Amino acid sequence: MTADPTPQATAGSGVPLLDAHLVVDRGAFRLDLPLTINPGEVVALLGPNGAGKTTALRTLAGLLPLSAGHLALAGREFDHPNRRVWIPAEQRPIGVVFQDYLLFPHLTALDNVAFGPRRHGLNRHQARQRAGDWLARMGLAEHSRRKPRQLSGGQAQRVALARALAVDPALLLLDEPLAALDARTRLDTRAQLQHHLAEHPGATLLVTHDPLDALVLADRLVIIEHGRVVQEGNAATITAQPRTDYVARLVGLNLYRGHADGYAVLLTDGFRLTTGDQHDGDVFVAFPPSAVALYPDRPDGSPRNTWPATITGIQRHGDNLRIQLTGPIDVAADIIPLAAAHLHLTPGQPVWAVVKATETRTYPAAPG
Ligand SMILES: Nc1ncnc2c1ncn2[C@@H]1O[C@H](COP(=O)(O)OP(=O)(O)OP(=O)(O)O)[C@@H](O)[C@H]1O
Repeated sequence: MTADPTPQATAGSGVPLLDAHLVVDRGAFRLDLPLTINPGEVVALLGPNGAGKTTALRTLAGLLPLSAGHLALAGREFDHPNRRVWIPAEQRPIGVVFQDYLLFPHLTALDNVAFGPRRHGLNRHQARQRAGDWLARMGLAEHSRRKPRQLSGGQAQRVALARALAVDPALLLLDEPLAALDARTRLDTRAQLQHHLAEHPGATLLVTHDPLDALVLADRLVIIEHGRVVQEGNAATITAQPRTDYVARLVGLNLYRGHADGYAVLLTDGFRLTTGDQHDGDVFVAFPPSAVALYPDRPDGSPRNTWPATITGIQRHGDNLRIQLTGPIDVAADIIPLAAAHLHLTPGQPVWAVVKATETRTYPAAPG
């Protein structure tokens, strides 16, 4: 079989199972991503289109060589251009689950799962036994003789996960594993995936566009933009203190950068916000769309953070409406449909926006 995912040198010693610095040049684009993952840890890799997620995944899987840097798993080097080390995909202790499953259409679910263990040296009987065990763990025992086209999307995705896990991979790669599923199946499959990932002793890297998948499934989030890490941490830290516009949108916050002098923050575009806590120096100010109230006329008493704005867009957002506004600052506001109807909100309409200082969050711009 493959390398033991948790060898003595790695398990419990705080030594990462995956130890990599992925440097890849593709034309004008450069990926430069330090990445370590501990045994049993699930890391989500997030980023906008073109950030380099697929490139990272392909280098780890052995489908694309590094230009520089290194990639070691369980203490063994798999790619190290300076040392002329390159181990091809089929010899890496890695399991991959793709968004569209990529099951062999002509093989049964059982033989799809048995394929990996067979390739890693088990005989036909042992490989099928192992595959049967994995399908049973996934709750698919009675579907083992079916071909992929006879399975639902959620079932096929579980077969793909069983196939990836059946080789005891030191590294499990999940590429948008829930993206092809409908909303209901996605919910169930996400819960099952969470359960199986918790039991996986190896390292897991989840590549996703979906912040919910990342927040539910991952222990740690690594966010890349233009091939570089812009933010890294657990869900609580990242949702509380986003550091780029992309991350702020991901976690659903309005985010601004400026210079704080006590409770006043002068934003980079010249607008002044009053905040709930005191700071000095360069800061981020964040507040949720639900903290923004809209009025047809300038409100009485004029709370401090009040400004005229124009509606540029209206979308459904859960049970609410998300209103995009432009003005001295661009902002998103969430309001209930009844309020929207009462205000007769339409794109192009001028309104007054209000944010209470106590609903804002301020934190230093220099990473602490
Ligand atoms: N074969 C290639 N040759 C040259 N450049 C490439 C090639 N494939 C991808 N790129 C470039 O590499 C960059 C990263 O692409 P990549 O597919 O890794 O991003 P991604 O984060 O996976 O994006 P998406 O979310 O859209 O899948 C992009 O700028 C892309 O144009």
